[in-house]
Amino acid sequence: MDDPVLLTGAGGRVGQAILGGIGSEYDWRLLDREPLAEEDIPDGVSDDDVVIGDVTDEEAVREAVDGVGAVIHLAGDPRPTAPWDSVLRNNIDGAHTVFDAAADSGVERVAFASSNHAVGAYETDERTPDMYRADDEYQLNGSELPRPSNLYGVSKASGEIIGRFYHDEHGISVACVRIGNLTKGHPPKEYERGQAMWLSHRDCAHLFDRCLRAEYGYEIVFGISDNDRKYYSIDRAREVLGYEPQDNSAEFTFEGDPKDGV
Ligand SMILES: NC(=O)C1=CN([C@@H]2O[C@H](COP(=O)(O)OP(=O)(O)OC[C@H]3O[C@@H](n4cnc5c(N)ncnc54)[C@H](O)[C@@H]3O)[C@@H](O)[C@H]2O)C=CC1
Ligand SMILES: O=C1O[C@H](COP(=O)(O)O)[C@@H](O)[C@H](O)[C@H]1O
Repeated sequence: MDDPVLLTGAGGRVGQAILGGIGSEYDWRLLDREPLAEEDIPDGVSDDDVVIGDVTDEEAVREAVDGVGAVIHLAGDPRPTAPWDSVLRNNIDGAHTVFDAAADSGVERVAFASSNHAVGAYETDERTPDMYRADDEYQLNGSELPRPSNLYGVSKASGEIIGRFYHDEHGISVACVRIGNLTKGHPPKEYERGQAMWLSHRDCAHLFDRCLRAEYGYEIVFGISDNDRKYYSIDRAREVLGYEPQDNSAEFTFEGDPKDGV
């Protein structure tokens, strides 16, 4: 990818995990509605390439996508408890605004931060907590219909569908990454569900790097590390994107400490 890459939501947790891993490998344009701290901006990114703006502001987004070859769209309300007015504006309208501007500006590819909560309601009372455990084989692979666990999940499934439309209608390559649970340094502590869907910082950066480099049309993949117990398959991400995760929550205790000798 020789052209600049627009990263929305650059100041957040996922944005910083990506920039922490591959910040020196691309010409970035960074967008966030909050000012970015100096230490959150990779060396070499000029002030002109740091846009303080809202993803629902059509004019700001059109300016931000102008001249970029790819977009990683993260900005939005990440709270599983977020109310409808917030996810409607920040997540659904925001995704539409970004995809629409990308199409008009000839952007080749968009990687979209979807979520485990787009399919969270597969975790039924009958299946849980067994499905979080090593001796259970239940797995989702990304081809299943959305089954959101909350309104936030509805907004993420909507983003995936908006991406589908912009792929079919405008030919943009779209990768929807259903991110699991990103935590730095160790899996979520004392949380079985979170440990099965842990995404380490380095695997997160590598996965989005693959979204910027691989050839694909429209994809939905799961963004988790290579955890021993996973109820999300990462086969599709491996096959299509060349994702090769290095981390595994089984190398940590339930309390989140590295196991001896690992
Ligand atoms: N952190 C995680 O484990 C997961 C995150 N995700 C998704 O990844 C994306 C990023 O999440 P995080 O980094 O964890 O959240 P975060 O809250 O740490 O970062 C989000 C960033 O987006 C910005 N933002 C929010 N609304 C905006 C708007 N309307 N216009 C411009 N900027 C806006 C915020 O200022 C913030 O810097 C979200 O879309 C979230 O739904 C999905 C699954 C798991
Ligand atoms: O989509 C998201 O999912 C993760 C994991 O969900 P949780 O309900 O197990 O905490 C969440 O931490 C993150 O904030 C959210 O954006």
